[in-house]
Amino acid sequence: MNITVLGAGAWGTALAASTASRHPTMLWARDPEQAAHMRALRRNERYLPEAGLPEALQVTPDFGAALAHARDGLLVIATPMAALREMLASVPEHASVWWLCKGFEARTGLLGHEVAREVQPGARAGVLSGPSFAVEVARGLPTALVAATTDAALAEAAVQAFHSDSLRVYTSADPAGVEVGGAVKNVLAIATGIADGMGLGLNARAALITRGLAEMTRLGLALGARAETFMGLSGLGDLVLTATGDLSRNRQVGLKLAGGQSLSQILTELGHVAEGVYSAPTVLQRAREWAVEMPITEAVVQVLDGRFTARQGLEYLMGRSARSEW
Ligand SMILES: NC(=O)C1=CN([C@@H]2O[C@H](COP(=O)(O)OP(=O)(O)OC[C@H]3O[C@@H](n4cnc5c(N)ncnc54)[C@H](O)[C@@H]3O)[C@@H](O)[C@H]2O)C=CC1
Ligand SMILES: O=C(CO)COP(=O)(O)O
Repeated sequence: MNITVLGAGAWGTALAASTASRHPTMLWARDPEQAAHMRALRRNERYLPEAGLPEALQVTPDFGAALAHARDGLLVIATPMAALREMLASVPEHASVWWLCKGFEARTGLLGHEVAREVQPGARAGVLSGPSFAVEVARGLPTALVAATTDAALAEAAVQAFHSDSLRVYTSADPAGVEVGGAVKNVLAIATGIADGMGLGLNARAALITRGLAEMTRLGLALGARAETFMGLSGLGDLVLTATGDLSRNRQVGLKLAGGQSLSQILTELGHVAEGVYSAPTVLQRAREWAVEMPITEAVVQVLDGRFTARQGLEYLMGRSARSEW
């Protein structure tokens, strides 16, 4: 099966390197200079310097050639969420397309499958998500993902395309739940990063993860997701990974905010997207639309906006009145 990955950041590069050993795979980089470097060095120095690229992986800056390669195969959009709409709009009308982005679209407040419904109603579409640091996938370390779509044949195609000895792909018919999990865990990773950066201890981290999972589940249920999805790979799984693993860019944002760095300085130094920064206000906006209480998200938004210091965020959460757990 031919596969084209659109976007040569850390995750697109790692996934393309993984599929290239089993399927003819092409990786599209929008910057011709970056594509040339990757072809010459067989390495993505800018976004994934830790891993080499397999010889079989083709790299191109030619968008038309990249789309043509996947005419009867799968397209995978591996850009940040902010570019998903533009990418979906430029793929052929009846393409089979997966995306890797995790977040809500900042301008509209939509999830990926809602953007796809607006932009490409004729496409067969799904989201591939779950706990997966790009560098570990690139190193061939064991990883489990979830491929979510309401199109059963497309889910089967994703298993054929992505499942391997080191990458297990589970299927789900709940794209809304999988996308809410992927978006909200990034915001919660910023929260645990802040708490850990402040030295608040392991009890606080566990409290943020479990109460964060409750926030994620409440929002997901309001948006039509299934409760069990949040106990799965894209809910609890990705939340634990990102909230506790120092490879997470979102967690790094939190750690550095607690250390007193400004958000703009942190984002400049990071060199990769930290989706939680852009999704946090949108998560809160959608929660308010549905009268869903999300105090941790609210505190993160206030800290990101500079209206709260990290300590004021803590005081806000600890000062809330006592309530029943459920
Ligand atoms: N890095 C990781 O371990 C994982 C990342 N993700 C998600 O995958 C998405 C991409 O993440 P990364 O690859 O890590 O990001 P990254 O920051 O490493 O790379 C982003 C890539 O997208 C490209 N890009 C940005 N705007 C674009 C546009 N308008 N048009 C075309 N290309 C554009 C950049 O040139 C770059 O190649 C994010 O939504 C992230 O949350 C999901 C799972 C794991
Ligand atoms: O989504 C991820 C792992 O599943 C990567 O998280 P970060 O974007 O926080 O690095």
